[in-house]
Amino acid sequence: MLFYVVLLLLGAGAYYYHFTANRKKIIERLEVVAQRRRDDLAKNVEETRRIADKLDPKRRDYVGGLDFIQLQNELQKGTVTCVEAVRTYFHKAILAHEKTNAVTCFILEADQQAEELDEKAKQASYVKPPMFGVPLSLKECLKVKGYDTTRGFVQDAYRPATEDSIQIEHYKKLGLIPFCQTNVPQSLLSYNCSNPLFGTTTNPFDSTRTCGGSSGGEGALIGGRGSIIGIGTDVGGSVRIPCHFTGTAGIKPSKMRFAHRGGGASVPGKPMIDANDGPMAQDVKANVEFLRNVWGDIDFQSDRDPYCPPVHWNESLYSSEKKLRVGYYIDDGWFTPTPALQRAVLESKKHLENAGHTVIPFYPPRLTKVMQLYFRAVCLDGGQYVLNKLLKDIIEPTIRFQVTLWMVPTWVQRILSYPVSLVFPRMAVLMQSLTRDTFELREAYADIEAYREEYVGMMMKDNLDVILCPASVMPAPQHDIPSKVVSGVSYTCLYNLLDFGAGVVPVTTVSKSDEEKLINEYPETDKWYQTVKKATIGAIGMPIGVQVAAPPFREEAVLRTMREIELAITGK
Ligand SMILES: CCCCCCCC/C=C\CCCCCCCC(=O)NCC(=O)O
Repeated sequence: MLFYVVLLLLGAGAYYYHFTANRKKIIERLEVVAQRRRDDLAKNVEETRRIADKLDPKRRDYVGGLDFIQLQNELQKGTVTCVEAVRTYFHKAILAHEKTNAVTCFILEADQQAEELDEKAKQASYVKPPMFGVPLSLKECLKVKGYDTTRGFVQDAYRPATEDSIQIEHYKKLGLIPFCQTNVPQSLLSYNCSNPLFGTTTNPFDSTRTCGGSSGGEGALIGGRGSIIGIGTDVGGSVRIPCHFTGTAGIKPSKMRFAHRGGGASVPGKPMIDANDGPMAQDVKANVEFLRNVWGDIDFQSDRDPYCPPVHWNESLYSSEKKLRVGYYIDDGWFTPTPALQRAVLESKKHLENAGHTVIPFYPPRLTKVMQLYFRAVCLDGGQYVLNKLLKDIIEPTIRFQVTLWMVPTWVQRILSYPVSLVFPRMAVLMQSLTRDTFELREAYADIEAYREEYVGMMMKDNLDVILCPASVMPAPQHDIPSKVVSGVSYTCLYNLLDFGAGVVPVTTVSKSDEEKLINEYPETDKWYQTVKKATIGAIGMPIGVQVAAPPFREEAVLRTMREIELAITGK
């Protein structure tokens, strides 16, 4: 017996030695690659600065002061040139990047593309496309020919995409000029924004706090006024959470409203958790104008990807005079949001009521079950795909906690969940979420289908057009918090599980009285609540958004609601 125990220990020791020695070698090699990539970025920024500086600063200030619609109009009229627009945003993006580390690469050909468009515009026969010359920033994982899509994995540096995805091709056809790529968290499965290749992107309002993720670089850049419009991706909140954290507006459409051919994903092959790309901008107006033009011309995408139905922009749904029926909630029953987030929903409710809409309480059913289904279906292989990639890479310290959870075998998590449930029931829910076998996974898929039916059934019973709710559980926390509170995505991941269109509009900022309420009234019943409370102390002044959601193909109703809230708040 002793012999076998010794043999087992020696075997385990040898395996561990081999594993750590091998990882040490991998990490040493990757550190060289990462350093080279950062050096290249520094040169790329300098080259961009050289191009940006060719534009007269007075002209730059003028162009940089225009909002999306004004810039679009001036480019159409020819009173601003494409070169002026690109050089202005090269300059503004460098400033935002210096503050937040948002950019992973400037697309230098943007300047050339702008010159070519300006040349074309001189021909009398040339018809300008609707977004002629508008500079567009892109989340790093989107496929642009000749550029990396590393998703924060050092192992994927210097492996440029060989083609533009259909969506990028379409944006170029509509006249947009992709001018930079922006940072992401390693793996994209996190709502912070840090990786071992490009480092940490910070919040433009407070560098000790995250800009959110995974489209965090977009949030930091747009919130820091370095881009006028950008594209993110969202499988659990990655467009909406950065918008909420950085005071920007964006929407994740339901999955089928864009073509996905030639695109990428954080974890390919997770059929019941629907992801989509979505615009992010400084205001809702820009999102509307962008989608009106993209969906107005959606045949371009449908013709190239038969899985994208040719569903056009529905102007009558957006511009309808018919008053809306809105269901709202301030607490999903899984994770109570901090006071500022609840106040933002109640203020938005008032704005909508003042505009004549009917706003009634709505209670999303069984969120505890939803969280289990979401984590089971998003990590449908128990996290193995991502873990395999991570183990071949330098692991980002700010997501280490989350990675450790993936490393514990599912059966161990299940056993441990029973004692844990006695002291930390919500954690136990998560520990029972990763799938044990395909039987359980099939059951989860069936449950998601049933939940979708139940949810839309509830909305139909109350004749609801849209849902109004918090965008998250807290304002932007410190960089390491998202990995420690993965369960905090309940407000956004629900709408991926349902495949609804869902957007976030900025509404307010954290006030002193929100902080007092937080200190005196916010729950401390478990570790997650304690962490959120601690992270939110000191967040006075940080932006707060609200979320609006509606069933698939009703994104125009979402945008209408968001726009009405924006109009009531900003008056413009
Ligand atoms: C013992 C607990 C086991 C559960 C471990 C869970 C580990 C975390 C897994 C997933 C986290 C999901 C967070 C989602 C954040 C937003 C991600 C997103 O939208 N990404 C965009 C994209 O993938 O394109």
